[in-house]
Amino acid sequence: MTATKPRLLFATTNKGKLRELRELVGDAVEVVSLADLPPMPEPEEDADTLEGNALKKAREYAQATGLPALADDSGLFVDALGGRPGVYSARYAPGDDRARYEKLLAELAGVPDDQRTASFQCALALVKPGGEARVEVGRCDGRIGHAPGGTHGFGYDPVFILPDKGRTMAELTAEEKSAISHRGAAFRKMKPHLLGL
Ligand SMILES: O=c1nc[nH]c2c1ncn2[C@H]1C[C@H](O)[C@@H](COP(=O)(O)OP(=O)(O)OP(=O)(O)O)O1
Ligand SMILES: [Mg+2]
Repeated sequence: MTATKPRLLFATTNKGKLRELRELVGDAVEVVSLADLPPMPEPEEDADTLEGNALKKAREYAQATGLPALADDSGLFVDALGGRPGVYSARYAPGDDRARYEKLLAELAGVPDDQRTASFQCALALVKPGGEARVEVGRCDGRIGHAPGGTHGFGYDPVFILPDKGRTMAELTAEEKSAISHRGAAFRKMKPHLLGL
């Protein structure tokens, strides 16, 4: 006899996030991704906080599908840029991840190492079809390098250096990244609530 696992929609269009969330949740829940469902319009991310956008995405997808939905809104906050690109990290430059981190390196040209501090931040929102909602946040501190390094991960990982490890986030294995990442930290706070679905 196998008990029915709770079904959970990972409400993200980002394949990198989806991969990391799948590994974090393990086999405790049955994961449904947007690719398994008929296409639906992407929520507009017009809140001015990660928490606001994560909640908006989770609410809209839960309402559209009738499934409990977990959404992630995250970004890179660079101190020398007053916290930019922050909530707007996905829209910092048109094109792909590489275009965005290349623009960041160009914007930081000439900024000395001790002023290149930054943090990845993540808000995870869980919304049940009835509307009950929960948000958890996580953060990871580091420094922006001068050139990209590493091939793992996604987004700004190749230019984000972990001072304690002397490596970029893209040089870590998936397991190493999740152990220290903003997403891993938020997920570990959310996990008990996923098991209770
Ligand atoms: O672990 C990370 N490692 C590197 N970069 C990261 C990470 N986490 C977020 N980021 C960057 C990627 C993107 O430029 C922005 C998230 O934008 P965000 O709107 O939350 O995600 P998205 O539009 O790619 O997918 P979706 O909204 O469907 O979940 O921050
Ligand atoms: Mg987005």
